[in-house]
Amino acid sequence: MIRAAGVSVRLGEREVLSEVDLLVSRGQWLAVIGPNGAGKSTLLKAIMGIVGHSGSLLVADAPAAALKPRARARLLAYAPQAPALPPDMTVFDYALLGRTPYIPYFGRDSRHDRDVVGAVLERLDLGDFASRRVGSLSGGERQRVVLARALAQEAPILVLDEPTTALDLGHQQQVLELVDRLRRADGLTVVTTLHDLTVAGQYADALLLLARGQAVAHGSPAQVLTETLVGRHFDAQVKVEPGPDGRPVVHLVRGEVRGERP
Ligand SMILES: Nc1ncnc2c1ncn2[C@@H]1O[C@H](COP(=O)(O)OP(=O)(O)OP(=O)(O)O)[C@@H](O)[C@H]1O
Repeated sequence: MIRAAGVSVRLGEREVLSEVDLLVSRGQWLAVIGPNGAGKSTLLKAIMGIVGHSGSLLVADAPAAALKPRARARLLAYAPQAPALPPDMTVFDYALLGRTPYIPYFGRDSRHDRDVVGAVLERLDLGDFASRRVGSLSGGERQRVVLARALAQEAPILVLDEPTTALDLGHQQQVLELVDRLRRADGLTVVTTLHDLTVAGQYADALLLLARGQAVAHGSPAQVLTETLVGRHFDAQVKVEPGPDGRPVVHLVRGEVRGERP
C-alpha cells in the first residue's frame, strides 16, 4: 500500500529525513516511533504530499507527490498533530468536511454523508457534542473531533500523527481499539506516530524507529523495542519485559539523572 525507497526530506537548510525505506502492506498497522525531532511527523507529511521529498514514495502504486487532492483524499485520511480548527464551526460540520471528496462539485452533502458522520461521532463518544462549537471543546475532545473528520473520510489508509496525546486513558483505549476494529473489519492500512512505546507495541504489527532522520530499526515490536535500541536512541534507561499478551512492555528505570548529584 505504501512503499518508500531512499526517501529524504530537506526543510530549510537541514535534511530532516535521510534515505528512509519503508513497506506497509494493506491491512497493516505501522507505528513510527523515535525521539523528539527524529522526523516522524515529517515522514507522515511526505506520505501525505504536504512536504516534498526525493527518492521514491508510492501510495497504492501511485507517486505520493503526484496525487491530485481529491484522489488523495479518497485514498488517505490524515489527522495532523495540532491542526488549526475553525472555532465557530460546529463539531458536526467540521467532521462533515471529511466527506468533501465524495460531494460533487457545486453539490451538497447527502443523507448518506450525514449518516456516516453521525455514526462516527457516536463511535467516538461525540454524539452529544454534534452542535457544539469546535472552539469550545477541551484538548481531548478536539483531538477526537479531528479523528472523527479523518474517519468520516472512509479512506483505505489512515495516517494519524500522535492521535492519543491529549486523551485520557479510557479515550486512548477507545480510539486505538476503534482504529484496530476498522483495520480488521475493513482492511484499513494504518500509519501512526506514537510516543508511548508500550502502546505502539501493543497495537501496531510493525514499528519503524527513526533517529536523527534515519530509519535505525524496522520490524516487529519485539525486534524494535529492545533495551539496547530504546536505551541508545531515546537516551533513556529502560527495562523491557514481555506483557501478558507476549508483546513488550517498556518501563522507565529510576536512577541517577546524568549531571545530578545524589
Ligand atoms: N520548516 C522547517 N525548517 C527547518 N527544520 C524543520 C522545519 N520543520 C521541522 N523542522 C525540523 O525537522 C526535524 C523533524 O521534525 P518532526 O516534526 O518531523 O519531528 P518529530 O519526530 O515528529 O518530533 P516530535 O516527537 O517532537 O513531534 C526537527 O528537528 C524540526 O525542528
